[in-house]
Order: sequence, then structure tokens, then C-alpha cells
Amino acid sequence: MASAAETMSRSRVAVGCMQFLFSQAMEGELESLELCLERHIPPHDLAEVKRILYGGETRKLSLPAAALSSAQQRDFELQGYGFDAAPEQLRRPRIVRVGLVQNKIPLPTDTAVAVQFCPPIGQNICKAIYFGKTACHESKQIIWDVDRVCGFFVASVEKVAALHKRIEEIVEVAAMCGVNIICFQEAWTMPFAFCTRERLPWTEFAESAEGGITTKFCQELAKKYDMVVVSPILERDEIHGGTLWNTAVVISNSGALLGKSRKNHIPRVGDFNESTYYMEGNTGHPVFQTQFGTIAVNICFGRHHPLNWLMYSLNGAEIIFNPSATIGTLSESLWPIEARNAAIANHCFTCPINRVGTEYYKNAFTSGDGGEAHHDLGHFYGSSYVAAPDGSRTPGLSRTRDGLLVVEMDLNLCRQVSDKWNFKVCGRHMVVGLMDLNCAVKSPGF
Ligand SMILES: NC(=O)NCCC(=O)O
Repeated sequence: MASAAETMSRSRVAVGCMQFLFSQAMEGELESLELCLERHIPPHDLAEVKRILYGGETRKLSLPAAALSSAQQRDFELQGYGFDAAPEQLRRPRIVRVGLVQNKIPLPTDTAVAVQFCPPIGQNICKAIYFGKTACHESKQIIWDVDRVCGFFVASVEKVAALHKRIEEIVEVAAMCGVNIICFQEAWTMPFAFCTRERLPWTEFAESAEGGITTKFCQELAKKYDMVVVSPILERDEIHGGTLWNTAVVISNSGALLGKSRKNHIPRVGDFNESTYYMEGNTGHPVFQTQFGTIAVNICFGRHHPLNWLMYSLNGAEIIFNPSATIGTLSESLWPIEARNAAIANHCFTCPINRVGTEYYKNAFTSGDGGEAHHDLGHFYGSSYVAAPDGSRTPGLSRTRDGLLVVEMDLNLCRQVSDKWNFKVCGRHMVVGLMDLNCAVKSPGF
């Protein structure tokens, strides 16, 4: 059996290999649609092109110089935009800043995963290592355990810690930018490994939505930065048979757990073999009242279902986040349309977020379509953006780089647009449905 040290050194070789492949793959990718437009459309036409494509030029937010330089040092894109509403006589503006985070996985998928979250001692070790402390609140015993089992844990802890560390440094910059609500990408704590259909090691990333290490980590961030945190993870529901779910955990800016929303539409398309791991969520269409506004989370594939957005909106959501993991060849032409259309149709803000990069897997898998076996799902194209109820939208973040999009919005715009267009008043879905039903019952054969 390989020693812990051997395992680690093998995994380092693989890391190097994969990183090489990774940078190769990113090279051929278009950086962003907006940069392309800006480069190639003559300046006198650009404003008109943006009006037609984006509903106008979104107001640029002036972000602190320290935040911009930290983002640069930490190698992620930072962009800020603002949506305004008309002044009202009875309501004050309801200004909120949201932060959308998109990122690559920092380490290759085949970095060894040991006993990440399983035994309580594992959690303590993770905590001790992650928080870089020489002592954890539990006891000295943990430190002794860290030393003793370090080789066993380091590879896995390193990967989780690397992701958590990356997110922490982005959140720190979000705090400098005054972000009130932050949302990470779908299953942000892991590679999007569901394409493989392999159980181990991927299911080891699953953790409790209520007491898992990631929720605790996010609670610390929320308290520290007075920020609502939306944390989409792979959930293991220990008290209901250890079932897995694709879940967004919502944490109040006080650090309290507000609740969770489980992904309710599961893809069975291409290599998105997610129903191998978890099924349609059972949490309905919850909304979360935060100090900054009422929010909901429509996870990834739910984006394609207009009634899903409608339900969150009917339940009162003013901002609907859409943490995603999707690839260019499958959905990129739908990406700018669906969430934006949902913002228009439901008089709310929508925030689609997509991960970045290409994730390689050691074992090849097929798409079940007779095609060749392959090692990656495709390129996750980032391009996170925010759409407003009046149909305007921000430019997207990069297609290739980690990024933080900071968007200021006046939530009064939701009701203002609703009062103008009245879609919820003039929509005839229910009335028509009931009339049809009445007619059918009263006059069979009608
Ligand atoms: N994560 C996920 O549901 N992806 C499916 C592909 C898509 O919805 O574009």
C-alpha cells in the first residue's frame, strides 16, 4: 500500500500534469463577449448596440481602490454596476449590494480526497488546519492528532481548504465593496464531478447543511462581514438516511442559519448525470427574508423552467440567485436569455452565476450517446451577470477568469416595473385554467 507521503507526491505530479492541461484548454477560449464587442464595434455604434442588447449602459460603480488592487493581486476580475429606481414620495430607496462569485477549482480534481468531513475528529482537524491555528477551541488533543495523521488528511484538507481559502479572499474584497448579500456558484466546495457517475470519492464532499464545516465557515464570514451568505453545497441529510441533495444554504448577516433551498429540477442532459447522486428537491420554493430584501435561490437547471422563477417570485422574492455549473456547448446561447427573461416576467432581479474552467477527471466517461469516452465535461464559461426587472442587465464577468461582480440595486424598481407592466395582474394563467375546468365539468364535451 502506498504511504501517505507517496500518495501526496503522486498527487503532486498529477497536479502538475493537470494544471498544464488546464492552462492549455483556457488559452483557446474567448475572454468575454463584452470585450469582444468593445474591441470590434466602432465607438459611435457601441452605445446603440448596448442599448439594444443590454437595455443600455449600466451605471458603473466606483469601487474602492484597495478592493481593486486586492482583486488584481489575488488574480480575479472585479466589476461593479448599479441599477437605479425613480424616487418615490412614500418609500425611501431600498439600496442593496449583491456580490456574485465565479471561480475555477484551484486544484486538479484528482487531488486525493481522504476522510474529509466524516468523523468529528476529521472536522476538528480540518478546522485546525483550515483556520491555520495552532490550537482549536476543542483541545490540545487535536493538535497532536493533526501531527499524527497529517499525511492522511493533508491532501483532502488541502483541496477543501484551497477552495475555502479562495472564497475567503474573494469575500474579503466583497466586504471592502460594501456587499450585503453574496452568493457562490453551484456546489462550490467541489469539482462538478457528477459527470463521472462515480460515487467515491465525490460523495465525500457532501456535508450537513446545518452543521457542516462549510456552513460553519460561511457563518463566520457572515458575522465577520455583516453579509448574508448563499452557499450552494452538496448536502448530506444525515437525519434522513444520509441522502444527498444539491442545496443552497442561506445564512443571515448575523451568522444565523436562515434555511436551505434544494435544487428542484435535476438535469438528465449530456454529461450532467446528477440524478445518479440526488433527486428533485423537496423544499418547494422557499424565500428568505433578510435585512436587505427577500431572496430565493433557483439552482442551475431550474433556470430553464419559467414556472420555477414564477413560484419564487409569487412567494415574494425580490432577488433570485441562480448558482450554476454549465458549459458552452450545451447552454451558452440560452444563458443571456433565461434569467434575464425571468427578471422581466417576474418584476425582480435575477443573478445567474456560472463556474469557470475545464475540470479533468482521471477516468474517462461517456455521454451515453455513442460518442467517444472523454475526461472532461467541457468549458464552464463563467459570464455571471445581474438582470433587472426593467429588462436591463450588467455585462457578464469573464468567460475564463475567477471574478466578483458587485451590483448595487434599488429594490423599489421591482414594484415600479410591476406597476407599469402589470404582468402578475394581467397574466391569465389561473383564470383561463379555471374557466376551462368549469366548462369541462358543466358541459362535458365542450
Ligand atoms: N448544473 C446543472 O444543472 N447543469 C445543467 C446544464 C444547464 O442547465 O445548463
